Amino acid sequence: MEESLVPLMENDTKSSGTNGDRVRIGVVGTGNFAVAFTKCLVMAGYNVIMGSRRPGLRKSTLPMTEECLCGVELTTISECFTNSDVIFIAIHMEDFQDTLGKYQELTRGKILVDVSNREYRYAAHSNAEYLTSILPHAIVVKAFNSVPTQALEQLSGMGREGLKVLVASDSQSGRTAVSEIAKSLGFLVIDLGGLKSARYMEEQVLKTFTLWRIPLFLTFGIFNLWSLFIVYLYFIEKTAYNWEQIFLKVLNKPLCMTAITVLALTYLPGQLAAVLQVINGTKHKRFPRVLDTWLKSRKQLGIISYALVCVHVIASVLMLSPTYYSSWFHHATVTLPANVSHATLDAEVVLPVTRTWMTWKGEAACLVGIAAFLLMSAVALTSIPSVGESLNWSEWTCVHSKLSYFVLFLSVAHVCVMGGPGWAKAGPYKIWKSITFLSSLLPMFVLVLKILFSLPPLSGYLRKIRRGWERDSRKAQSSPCSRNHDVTVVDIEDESQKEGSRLSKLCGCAHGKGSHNYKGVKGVSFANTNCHCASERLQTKTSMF
Ligand SMILES: NC(=O)C1=CN([C@@H]2O[C@H](COP(=O)(O)OP(=O)(O)OC[C@H]3O[C@@H](n4cnc5c(N)ncnc54)[C@H](OP(=O)(O)O)[C@@H]3O)[C@@H](O)[C@H]2O)C=CC1
Ligand SMILES: [Fe+3]
Repeated sequence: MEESLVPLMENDTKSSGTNGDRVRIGVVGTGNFAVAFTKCLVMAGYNVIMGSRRPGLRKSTLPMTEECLCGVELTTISECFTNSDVIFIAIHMEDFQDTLGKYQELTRGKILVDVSNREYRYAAHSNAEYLTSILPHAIVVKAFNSVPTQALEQLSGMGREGLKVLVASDSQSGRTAVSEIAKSLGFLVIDLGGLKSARYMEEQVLKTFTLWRIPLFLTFGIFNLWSLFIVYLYFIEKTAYNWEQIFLKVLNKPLCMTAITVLALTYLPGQLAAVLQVINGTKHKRFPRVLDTWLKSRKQLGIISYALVCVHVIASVLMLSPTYYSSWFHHATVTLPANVSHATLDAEVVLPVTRTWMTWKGEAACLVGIAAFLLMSAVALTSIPSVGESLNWSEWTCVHSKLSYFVLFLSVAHVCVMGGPGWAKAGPYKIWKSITFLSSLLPMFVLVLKILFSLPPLSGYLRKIRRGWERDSRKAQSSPCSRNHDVTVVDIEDESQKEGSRLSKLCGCAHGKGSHNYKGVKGVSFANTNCHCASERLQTKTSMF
């Protein structure tokens, strides 16, 4: 039998700032998630009741001294169900049947929020659907399963900025009630519609670094290819370096070549998308799968490139001396007195120390490199949600569309200043062995495409297409927005709150304005998205990070 209701602080159940207007919230379970979540709710002014199998025992083990739990009632699970409107089930899925199976009647009409995750990736049904089968009269909502306890422990709510809570339920009123609670705790809510979406929500939590895998493997591959080329060139063909220099001087070369190649690959898919849109004469045709994945990986590629650039900058600064960068410095000449003979030299001669300064090439390469690094840091900084939020839409577009291409331009300029003077001397055959020339080819190609699409008439034509115009007008009539209805929820996962607000401002679908279902800054609903806007964003926005 369950023990009776035990207030955590017997004589102080009203002093916690409880709010009579708000729904009474129950939390079943007294584990890590339950405690952190309860504290969060109390801080937001909710009246909370915790339900435990053994409330008497838990009273002595819970951190009662922590003021955030003052006034929280610790009671039996049945009391918790009876006295609450919305109940969060913070127990493991494996215990659902044993612990909750007997409360079918008590939970009739109650909103139960399933926060659980599972350990295995593939399952025929979600935990939330399983809970529905155990408690069929309850309104089951899936939410908060992707929120780690650490985020909940940020009691001020500051650390939760931009954190998303996905919500799914077959009941609209259930989704609304839980969404309101999540918003009041400072989360961005994304409404995923019916309870079937819980399968996706539970799967997503189990995926680790999925968005990073392809960009990381790609970078690794590129780095290896450049490294092999460098080893062949400087150790086999030329024997220009000593093996002792492999860790800094030699490694710095493929590092910098990989950084600029990955930076170019960050922008290339945006330009390829533009090429396809111009060829197709419409933006409503889906891109090939590879390009779609590539577009979604731009942020990761940008961050990887920035990380490589940081390492390159540190390594270069460490080696910045005439010994390592001989072509960046004027040669020092030491004139020996005429009376110094070989015999004297063999004995002992103290040579005067001669100072030398940088050549124009060294100074220019440093200046352009510093500018590129600083601006790239600025672009990277705006990818942090809290910084990005401080920019309005046009500022954000300026940084991620114009400034980031300028960074690519400066990076190419940095390489050209270093290698350019040698290219002319190298001739048509040897130039293909110049690492500066080879590594600037792809970035140059991307810049040429960018310039082409920025010049009229191509820029005007592309803008028209991106605003919904179609070359084949018959196609336009027979292609309502629904052609792109398969906007995947995967798309949502790596987008920040900024994206939500941006999408709501962006929606300019030529043939379906009324059907947009973006709910503004604090809540974005993709449940009934009848618009191509998400794919439009992928196709047109070239956000680097
Ligand atoms: N920890 C995290 O960061 C996150 C956890 N979650 C989910 O929240 C749920 C709770 O996680 P967490 O708090 O970490 O887990 P814990 O193991 O810390 O707590 C589980 C709680 O379940 C209760 N319980 C009810 N029935 C049983 C039973 N038969 N056997 C054992 N315990 C039972 C216990 O409370 P009592 O003994 O008082 O009844 C216990 O405190 C899980 O489903 C998890 O997937 C979701 C997101 C993040
Ligand atoms: Fe450099």
